[in-house]
Amino acid sequence: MASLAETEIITRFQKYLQIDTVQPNPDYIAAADFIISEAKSISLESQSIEFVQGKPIVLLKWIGSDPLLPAILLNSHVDVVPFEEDKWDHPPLGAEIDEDGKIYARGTQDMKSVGMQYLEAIRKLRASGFKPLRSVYVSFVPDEEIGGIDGVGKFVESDIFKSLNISIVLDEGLPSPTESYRVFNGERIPWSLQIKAVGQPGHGSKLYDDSAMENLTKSIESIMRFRASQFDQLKHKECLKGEGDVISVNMVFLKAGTPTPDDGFVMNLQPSEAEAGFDIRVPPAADPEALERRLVGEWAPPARNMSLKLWRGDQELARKQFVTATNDSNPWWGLLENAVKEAGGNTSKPEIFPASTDSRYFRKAGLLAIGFSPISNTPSLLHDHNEYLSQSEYLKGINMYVSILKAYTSYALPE
Ligand SMILES: CSCC[C@H](NC=O)C(=O)O
Ligand SMILES: [Zn+2]
Ligand SMILES: [Zn+2]
Repeated sequence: MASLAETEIITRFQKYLQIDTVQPNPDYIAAADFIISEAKSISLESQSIEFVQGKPIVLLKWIGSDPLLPAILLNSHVDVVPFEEDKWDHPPLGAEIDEDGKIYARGTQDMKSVGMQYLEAIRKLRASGFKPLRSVYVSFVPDEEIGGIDGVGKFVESDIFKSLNISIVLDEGLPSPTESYRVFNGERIPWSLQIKAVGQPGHGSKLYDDSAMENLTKSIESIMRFRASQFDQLKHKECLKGEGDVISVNMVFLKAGTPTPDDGFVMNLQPSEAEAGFDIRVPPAADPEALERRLVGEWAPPARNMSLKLWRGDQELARKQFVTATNDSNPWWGLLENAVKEAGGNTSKPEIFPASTDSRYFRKAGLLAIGFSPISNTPSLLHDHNEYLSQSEYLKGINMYVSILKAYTSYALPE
């Protein structure tokens, strides 16, 4: 039987999940109102900062007894990705709980859980009379799922942010299917590539060189060979590489052909244009310039009548990647591992996050950032159907943050 306090904790989580913060039209105002009222209920000071109108960053403050010591930032994004409602067994904004105690909703893993767990941990610590030495800031940010440019991208550049004197940031990680929590000290940078081939149109029966379809197909074959080589390294675990240590390339759209009014295609006409799109993720250890040369030389060579469009978001991050140290030079790493242990959990070896998070902006700004979502024994369902988190895992995660916050806010030595 859940205690009354536990029921209330779960109800608060459900309320946050039920707020429609789905991209591309997240209700950031409703979410900010909710977060600010939660903050009030635990006597935390709050501030809503709009670098871009309608996209507030909600910043909560728990000031420590030695405010001169560098502070701790607990970051989470408020937006969630869209869903195909008819493919779900429970309404994606319903936060329904099944007979096994699993809470179903978009954001249960990515990452409304983490945002609320930070607050619940602070609520518990305050109720127990705990006083932090270092200050703790909690940020609820917009637009992570669409690149973070109007969110953390602007936040880290601001004077407000610089005045906070933050030394360590905790941000999202990934669920672990095993008992050990996953921890991340870097991430891959997203590249979006579109390639286009042009060629002479012609009769569907004719064999000729240099058609748009032939030119595009040659590129796709080359890209797929590269993909296979990266995937092989991952499968054979050479040098114990994890999924974030190789370059991923996945074709995400194909566009070609001459349409007919009934949604079909003209079958006896070879088209004059053909396009394909790829999601590429580049790990910190990869050489971006070598990959650029490959794009132009092999994947979209002008000599084969190909052109390309490449989107990489932040230009500096596209060229240089930042990784957080996990050795003794970073005291926060060991403190986190120990705090998790003290709360009855354990962490696995540091990994490179295979997708992208706001941590890349914090790392670029020179801060240490650790990716950690306290979710173990759970399949990773980020961006998937039927995303869920069990009540017990959620409650356990709060205790992890209680332990981490105790250790972090009491750490007295200057870094
Ligand atoms: C273009 S940045 C996209 C950020 C997104 N983040 C998490 O899923 C991702 O696709 O990794
Ligand atoms: Zn996320
Ligand atoms: Zn996501």
